Amino acid sequence: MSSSSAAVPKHLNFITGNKNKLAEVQAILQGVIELQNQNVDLVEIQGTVEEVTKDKCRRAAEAINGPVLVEDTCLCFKAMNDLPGPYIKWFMLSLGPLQMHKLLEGFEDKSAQAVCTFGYSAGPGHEPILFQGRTDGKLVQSRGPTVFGWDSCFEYEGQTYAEMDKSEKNKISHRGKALDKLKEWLGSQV
Ligand SMILES: O=c1nc[nH]c2c1ncn2[C@H]1C[C@H](O)[C@@H](COP(=O)(O)OP(=O)(O)OP(=O)(O)O)O1
Ligand SMILES: [Mg+2]
Repeated sequence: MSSSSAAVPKHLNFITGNKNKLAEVQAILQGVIELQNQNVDLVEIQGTVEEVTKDKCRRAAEAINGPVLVEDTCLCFKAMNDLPGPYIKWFMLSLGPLQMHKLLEGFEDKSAQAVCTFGYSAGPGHEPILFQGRTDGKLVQSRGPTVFGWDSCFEYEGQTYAEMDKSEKNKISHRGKALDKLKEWLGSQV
């Protein structure tokens, strides 16, 4: 067993400041494992998705001094060679969902991929384990409620995430797919 392996956790302490993320993770992990939440303001470095998530996870484990689950979400545009990726948050904050589609106005290819990477660490000094899910879609002009980030500008099979029921989104979403892998891992640890 590698140093990243640890006994199956009885509960997960999900470190996030995003209430919408938390609500989805709670809904998806309902009945699977007990979820706790702490909001710790974590520095997010620059790098690949994997590097960003691992670093976030290590910082969270140190801040809490215990086991943690973190998650980092990316939105990647094919026409931009996967940018903004992990930096989508700053584009969201400055453009908002109503103007997001303008980023690809000069490109024919509107392909976008939503990527969700969870990191679990058993505590400080324990190497984070990653669980990633990806969903292919398109960047479109905002349709549907603008409640959660770029949900209204990401179209999957004719519907934006914002136009779907929550349960429908969770079945096909980047986050749902990543959590399927986490659930599989939890099951294999018993
Ligand atoms: O399913 C999603 N549907 C639409 N928008 C989403 C989704 N998931 C994250 N988002 C937004 C939130 C933030 O603008 C950026 C990710 O940044 P990211 O650093 O991962 O999230 P955050 O800073 O809000 O919370 P955290 O405290 O967990 O880092 O994309
Ligand atoms: Mg963040």
